[in-house]
Amino acid sequence: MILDDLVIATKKRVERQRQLTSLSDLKKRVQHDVTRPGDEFMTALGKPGLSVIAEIKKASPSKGQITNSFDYLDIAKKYAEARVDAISVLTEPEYFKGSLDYLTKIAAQVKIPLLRKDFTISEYMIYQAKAARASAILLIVAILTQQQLEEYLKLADELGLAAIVETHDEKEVKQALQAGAQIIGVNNRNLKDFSVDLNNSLQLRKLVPENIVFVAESGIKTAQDLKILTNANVDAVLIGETLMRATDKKACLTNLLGEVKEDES
Ligand SMILES: O=P(O)(O)OC[C@@H](O)[C@@H](O)c1c[nH]c2ccccc12
Repeated sequence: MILDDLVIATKKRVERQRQLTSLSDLKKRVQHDVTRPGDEFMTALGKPGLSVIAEIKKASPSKGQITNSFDYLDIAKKYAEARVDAISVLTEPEYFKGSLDYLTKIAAQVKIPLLRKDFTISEYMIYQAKAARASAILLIVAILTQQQLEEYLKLADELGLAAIVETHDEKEVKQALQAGAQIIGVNNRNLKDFSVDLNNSLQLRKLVPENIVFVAESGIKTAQDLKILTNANVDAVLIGETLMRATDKKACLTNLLGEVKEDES
């Protein structure tokens, strides 16, 4: 399965990076940083009404290269102008053509909370996220042991970072709740065959208590999709490909949110 390949590639990448910057160097770099950007991320997602996390993603294993015009800083600025609530930045280099450097550069220019979208498999990557000025990290239940999940949630909190705990089925949602996740994401994309089903979010929404932020991820394409998710009481949506392909990102967001905003006002 693709997730196995991603984990292998990520382990190799982290090993290479450790040779350049040791964990203790990385820790030193963030030790005086007492900011808690995760709090803003939480607030942005949990506010009344539907929140939008817009993603910056050049390529993906399911679609290959998504866009030729990949000016990530310009895209981040466009998202900010369109007043999205948070931005997700892919930092996985091999399959998603991302970079941690993109995140650092975006953080220097855009004041919106940023999610480091990657396959977090070690503490090292969480310190990296903090050093790169992310507000939140992603923890994918399918690639972590329960113990890792708990440890990484604790470390993220110690560093003032929020964490989206990503799930795909009932069992994983229960594991996420058990570990104490404050934000649970449901991926509508099945990473075994890349099929997408919005119903996955709708079904699993029922298992997550109201006081936990619920994020529907992947495959969101139309205003109708957003309306259905809003009606199901989803707190936030994560939209990648649809926005990456749109030449006018602001217009695309306005269209997508059209019906939702009308209902809220
Ligand atoms: O491009 P989409 O279908 O709108 O999906 C965005 C996001 O949900 C997807 O990129 C994603 C969900 N979970 C992930 C984990 C790793 C990398 C990427 C992802």
